[in-house]
Amino acid sequence: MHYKSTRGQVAGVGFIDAILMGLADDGGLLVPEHIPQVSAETLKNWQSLSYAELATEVFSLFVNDEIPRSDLEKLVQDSYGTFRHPDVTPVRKVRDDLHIMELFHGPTFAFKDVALQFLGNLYSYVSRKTGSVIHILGATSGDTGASAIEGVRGKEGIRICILHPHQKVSKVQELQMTTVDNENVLNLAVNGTFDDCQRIIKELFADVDFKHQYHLRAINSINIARILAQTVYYFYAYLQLAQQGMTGKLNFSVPTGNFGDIFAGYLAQRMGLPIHKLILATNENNILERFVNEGVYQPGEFRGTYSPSMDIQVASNFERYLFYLYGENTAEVATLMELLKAEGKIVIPEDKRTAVNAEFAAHAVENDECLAVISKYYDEYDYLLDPHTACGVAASDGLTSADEVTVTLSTAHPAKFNEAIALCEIKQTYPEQIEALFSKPQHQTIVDGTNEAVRDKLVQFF
Ligand SMILES: N[C@@H](CCOP(=O)(O)O)C(=O)O
Repeated sequence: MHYKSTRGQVAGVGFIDAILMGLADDGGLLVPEHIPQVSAETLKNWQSLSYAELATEVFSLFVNDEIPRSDLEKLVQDSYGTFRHPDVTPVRKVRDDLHIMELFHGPTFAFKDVALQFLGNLYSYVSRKTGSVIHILGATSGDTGASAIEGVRGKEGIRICILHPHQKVSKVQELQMTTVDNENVLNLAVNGTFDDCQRIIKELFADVDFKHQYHLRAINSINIARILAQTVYYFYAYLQLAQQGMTGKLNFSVPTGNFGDIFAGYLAQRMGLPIHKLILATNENNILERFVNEGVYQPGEFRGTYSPSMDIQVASNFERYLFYLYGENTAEVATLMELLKAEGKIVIPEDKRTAVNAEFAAHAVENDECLAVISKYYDEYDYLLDPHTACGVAASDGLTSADEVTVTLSTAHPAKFNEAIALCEIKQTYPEQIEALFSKPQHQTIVDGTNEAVRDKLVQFF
């Protein structure tokens, strides 16, 4: 399998080089040169596989022979052996029409671990095999950072710098990142929003000389490895339900800010997974919901919400979706991205809106609704939702029709977001790993939200 850029100036890139490249060198995002197809028969054969076995099958469609099968199996075993649940991403039935896929059983209690445990091990493997220098640069609104750091802390040959918006992540998210004391980790707390952090790293990656000189590698969902790893749990959820005899229309409801998690579902669907509807849930930072419901992609005002990981205005992976929406026409994608830069918005024509609405439904959840859903599910179903999952459940409740079943992705453990849980007057007990964070010293450097300020710190660190 080879990879090419959504903007058309990069093509024929192998799997390992695609991982190392992260952001495509023409500023676009890498996508597979063709989407591998999974037949109904293959799906049937996959039904009895464990999570790790399934992940190996899915990855092997994208890796080809660049990584020998036995090495791939070991990478996968090592990555998912760190999860606290034997099913890795168990699916729990809450009601006949609602299942919750718990993606938070990894080391940092968020769905990011599913891809970043694997990517951390993959980077180590590539560094050992090819001698490539791995200097990771990432931006986080809270979850990616902790998970990426956990995936590579203390690993030889790897250094990692993560930017997070100062005081705009939850207390536990901040502690998970900043209490790590390995010398290969640097936390920069940026005065600004997540969008500033993401803009800065994208500018630095787009400066190809700087990127090559300092061997910058990506862990955000601009890296295609993130998307590929996240497709696996869509297959796994479907297969678990199919094994229980479910045959009807199956939706997935996905709380999303950067469009990475839901894009992984979209890719799984294009590979042949019978997904009826992808339900997109945002918080009050609703650029993606407005795109689906109004056909206009235009960043709005930043809103602080109870689900800070989704406090995002500019969704990184949106460009990958545009690529498919415009029939893989790279020239049109490049023009649209230029338009976004020049005019601050993209408006899609009627026929494209129809196509979007055939694939996605969307709901934006306001702060009060988020808290109300947490309280309702705690009282009525004895299930404590984190505020991001609550957005997914709110969207699923509003957009699941009578003859459908929806799997809502639970992206994080509620202990990471006690600020919201406490407002619902619910007292939760922290898992011991989280409780332990409160007594550890923190290490972080506060910087201005400018490219230059961050560049200076990187030059000293890498
Ligand atoms: N919600 C994310 C933001 C970064 O998204 P990514 O999927 O591109 O890593 C976070 O928690 O950091």
